[in-house]
Amino acid sequence: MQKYHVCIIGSGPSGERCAIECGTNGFKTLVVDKRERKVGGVSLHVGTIPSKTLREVILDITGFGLSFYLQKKKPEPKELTLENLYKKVGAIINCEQDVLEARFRSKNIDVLYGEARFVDKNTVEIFNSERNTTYTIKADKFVVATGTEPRRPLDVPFDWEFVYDSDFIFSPKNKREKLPESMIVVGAGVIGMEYALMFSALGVNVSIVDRKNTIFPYIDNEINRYLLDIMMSMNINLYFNRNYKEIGVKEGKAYVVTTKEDKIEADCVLFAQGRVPSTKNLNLEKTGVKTDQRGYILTNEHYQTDNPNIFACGDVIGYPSLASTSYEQGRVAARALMGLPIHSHNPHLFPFAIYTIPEIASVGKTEDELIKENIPYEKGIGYYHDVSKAIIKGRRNGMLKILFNRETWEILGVHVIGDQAAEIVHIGQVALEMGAKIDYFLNTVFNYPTWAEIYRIAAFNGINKLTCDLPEN
Ligand SMILES: Cc1cc2nc3c(=O)[nH]c(=O)nc-3n(C[C@H](O)[C@H](O)[C@H](O)COP(=O)(O)OP(=O)(O)OC[C@H]3O[C@@H](n4cnc5c(N)ncnc54)[C@H](O)[C@@H]3O)c2cc1C
Ligand SMILES: NC(=O)c1ccc[n+]([C@@H]2O[C@H](COP(=O)([O-])OP(=O)(O)OC[C@H]3O[C@@H](n4cnc5c(N)ncnc54)[C@H](O)[C@@H]3O)[C@@H](O)[C@H]2O)c1
Repeated sequence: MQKYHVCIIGSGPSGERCAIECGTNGFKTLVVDKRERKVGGVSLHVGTIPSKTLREVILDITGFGLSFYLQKKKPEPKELTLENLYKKVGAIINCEQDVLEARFRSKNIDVLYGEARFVDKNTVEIFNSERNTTYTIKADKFVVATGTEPRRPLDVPFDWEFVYDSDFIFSPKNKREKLPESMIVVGAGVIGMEYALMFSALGVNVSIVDRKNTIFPYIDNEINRYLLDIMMSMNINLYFNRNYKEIGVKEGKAYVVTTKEDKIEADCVLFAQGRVPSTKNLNLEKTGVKTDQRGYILTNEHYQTDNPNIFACGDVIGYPSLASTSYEQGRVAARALMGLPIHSHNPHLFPFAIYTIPEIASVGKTEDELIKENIPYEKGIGYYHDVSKAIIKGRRNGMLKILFNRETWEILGVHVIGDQAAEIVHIGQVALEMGAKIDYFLNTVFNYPTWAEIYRIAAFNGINKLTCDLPEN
């Protein structure tokens, strides 16, 4: 039996960052993952990295969204095969996997493959099915970083040929050989929408079914409307305000019957109605670790559970369930368990990026929140078609909106849709963190031509709407 200072279950972003922090500080660290001989978690193998790589490849091959004079020629059929797409995505995953393994080696972090479950508060058993071997490990501290898995209701006939979830849409287990010509996406959350737009950009006829009546309820209304207009121009069929009643396969076609009795037929269905925490086989009941009703682990602000020697971080603790925030949670958990000081900038202020086509990014308050909180605000809007960089790049679809306090001029929120939105939003994030006022963007020199110019355009637009001068302080 081996003994470690810390055993981390799960090697996704939170487990990885936690392990590196522990290894760097000389802790004898073990990382366990049940994915066959693969570190990196959902994020690297079926989530963030494959989906974002695929998106880049699609944009690259098709030139989708480029102005007409830059539009690439219609892709050759040989470029647009599933095999070709897998190959390109697979190469990136392998490259990232190598980087991660080297990082672990450099910090003397051990890795063990197999499914972990607690035997008691200080011991886990790890079952490796390939070798049919069980390892027993003791550690002073444990970190549960097991993430989530797709929600798979029993009435959905997943077969990985006609009916998929996001884990299998781009995996070698996908039994389909040819790209589909049509697809129904059930669930218009982040995953459903990102894939819907990618497939639509590939020329697939996409239909989307969701119980909501808006795309992203937590994203600024105007940004949602902008995306909706683009989706209309792409001929995406929206079936909102309804759920699925039946999903099935008949005569070589998949179909969905909705609760409003629409009958939609397509080559395949992507089911994306959320994910569930990977906690059910961990034997948490033997540890004193508490979960909420849905199985998400409950922790304090340093990611310590009800058992002081067991920490939990990443998607397994629920909102916000992002790779970006999971990395930071892993770092904080590691420092907390080692008893080291924790320095964090405003942990509640983090950006969102949704990689639809075009992408959306957001930081700070939305208009709806400001109205609810009775904060007097004004908005400044800049459009990509007025920005030299966007014109040069041929990416003229997009807008940036700055919300600021009408009385103090303090910046309150930044919302962007368009090419590079996920990067552009970071300028607004820094301004928000530093308590900057809207006139900062008028009185500061940025490089030209760059995407940053849009902040100046939006700031002018906002300030021109005001009748009063900048307050004294
Ligand atoms: C399709 C998709 C796209 C996404 N895109 C983005 C994006 O663009 N940006 C972003 O910020 N986030 C994105 N996310 C979310 C992001 O992937 C997650 O927030 C992130 O992966 C969570 O990291 P984690 O540390 O919780 O571990 P995860 O990445 O969830 O990994 C957990 C690991 O634990 C292992 N495990 C589970 N149970 C056990 C056990 N009992 N024993 C051993 N090992 C176990 C699993 O095999 C897995 O490898 C996306 C997610 C998906 C599904
Ligand atoms: N760019 C990114 O940061 C990114 C990209 C992809 C995924 N993710 C993360 O992955 C997680 C999972 O994404 P997701 O899209 O699967 O989940 P989600 O919660 O974003 O969306 C699920 C969708 O399914 C619908 N739904 C859920 N349960 C339902 C039910 N019982 N009946 C009818 N409709 C139902 C919801 O209305 C929602 O539209 C998210 O938390 C997200 O943070 C992030």
